[in-house]
Amino acid sequence: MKKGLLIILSGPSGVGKGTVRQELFKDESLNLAYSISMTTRKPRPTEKEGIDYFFVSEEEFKEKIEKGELLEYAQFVGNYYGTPQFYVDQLLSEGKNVVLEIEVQGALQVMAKCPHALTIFLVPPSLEELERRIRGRRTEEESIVQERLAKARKEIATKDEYKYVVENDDVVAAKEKIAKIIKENL
Ligand SMILES: Nc1nc2c(ncn2[C@@H]2O[C@H](COP(=O)(O)OP(=O)(O)O)[C@@H](O)[C@H]2O)c(=O)[nH]1
Ligand SMILES: Nc1ncnc2c1ncn2[C@@H]1O[C@H](COP(=O)(O)OP(=O)(O)O)[C@@H](O)[C@H]1O
Repeated sequence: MKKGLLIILSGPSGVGKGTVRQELFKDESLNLAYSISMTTRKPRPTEKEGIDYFFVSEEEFKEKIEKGELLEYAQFVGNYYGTPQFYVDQLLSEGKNVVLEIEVQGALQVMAKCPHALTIFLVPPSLEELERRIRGRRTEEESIVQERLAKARKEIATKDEYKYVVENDDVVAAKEKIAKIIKENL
């Protein structure tokens, strides 16, 4: 069976990665699978263990690093995030196109290991709109919002490391642009 495509979707916090991803996953013709990450961040009220993330302690996370079980990992605004290698390998060998929704430092690690990965960076229409979205979500307290916005400016400055930069102006339009890119790269 043909191995699936590895797809990295990055972009600043609040740009709409999760929202656009959900739209992409409705399109069965793309044959997508989501790589569920591991994190030390506390779950948000709507998040579910083993669906949005595997929520672990810092001790458990460090154990995974030591055992070499993560494809990549990074620290992001006070928490660790990483991709379990095992599921990615399994899904790719099943022919699935696997989506990693990860931040920039981790994406750079994957680009170095897997040069054929399809890399997409989602940008907001403006920084003001990004701020509106992240605040509108009401998931982070003010000090964390500020840190995430500062991080966002730095992350957007690295967008040219990615093969494709897509603006998330409208969710359906962004989904269509990404679906087209994926199909061109299959
Ligand atoms: N390197 C890396 N980044 C991740 C991983 N999982 C999530 N992230 C990124 O970590 C950042 C923070 O994620 P999160 O706290 O869920 O906030 P949100 O993206 O604003 O909903 C985002 O840029 C995610 O894409 C991972 O496994 N590895
Ligand atoms: N194109 C868009 N236009 C307006 N609001 C959006 C758009 N895409 C996402 N949003 C909203 O912005 C907020 C952040 O989206 P989310 O998917 O959680 O971002 P991320 O996963 O990148 O942190 C959510 O409240 C979401 O409904």
